[in-house]
Amino acid sequence: MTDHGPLIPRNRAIHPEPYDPGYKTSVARSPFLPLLSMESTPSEETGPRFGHTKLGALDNNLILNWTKGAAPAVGERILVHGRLLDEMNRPIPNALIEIWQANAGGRYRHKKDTYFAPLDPNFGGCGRTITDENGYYEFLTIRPGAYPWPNRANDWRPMHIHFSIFGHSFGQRLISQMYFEGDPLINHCPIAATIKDRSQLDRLVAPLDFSKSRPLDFLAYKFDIVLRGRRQTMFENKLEGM
Ligand SMILES: O=C(O)c1ccc(O)c(O)c1
Repeated sequence: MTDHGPLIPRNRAIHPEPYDPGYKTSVARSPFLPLLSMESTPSEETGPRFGHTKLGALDNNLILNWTKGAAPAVGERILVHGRLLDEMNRPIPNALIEIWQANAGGRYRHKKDTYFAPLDPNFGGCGRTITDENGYYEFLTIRPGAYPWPNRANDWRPMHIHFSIFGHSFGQRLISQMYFEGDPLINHCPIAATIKDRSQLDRLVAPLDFSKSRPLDFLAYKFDIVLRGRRQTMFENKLEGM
């Protein structure tokens, strides 16, 4: 087994607080009592391990995976790519990255999403991949639409993609959201605003990356993710992935 050194626990002092009254559903969801910290055991520090054999060829292609290649999703074609790194800037290979997102009109394929935007019959909205030996990952997808949500009178979510990552182990789980460079809604979003340090929020905003865009096909956005350490990627303000 590769020795990754001691597991650095999530530093709760710098991640967004679970309780943030500007984000209304966080109020009922956040704990009333201080959290208890427990020592991790080998089961949190050594697994789970994922093999490439479980993945289908289209699992990281959200444009085609819902129809198994039969018909493409509607929307602006984009590549989202980057590297998964640890606190020493070392690549993290063989890590499972899962994403989920709204369609081009800003609607999720979920029974609770009743927004006016139509469902796209050719778009499911979920994908997964495993990082390669350089910690690299990529997803081909469509740009998700912004959408309104019931919070304050007229709140809109910026375009975003949800990310879940298992690093070397359960103890390095990260759940967060990626935003897009230049989206003016980021500065109005109460969920983005739960991250109080602007430079930390900026790390969730993927820059446009022409070096990876393919002419006459797709634009690319680069999103590097750091698990733990000073430059760690922020969690979203939830309790998942303790
Ligand atoms: O927790 C929520 O209420 C909530 C609402 C809208 C979102 O886009 C989201 O990611 C979470």
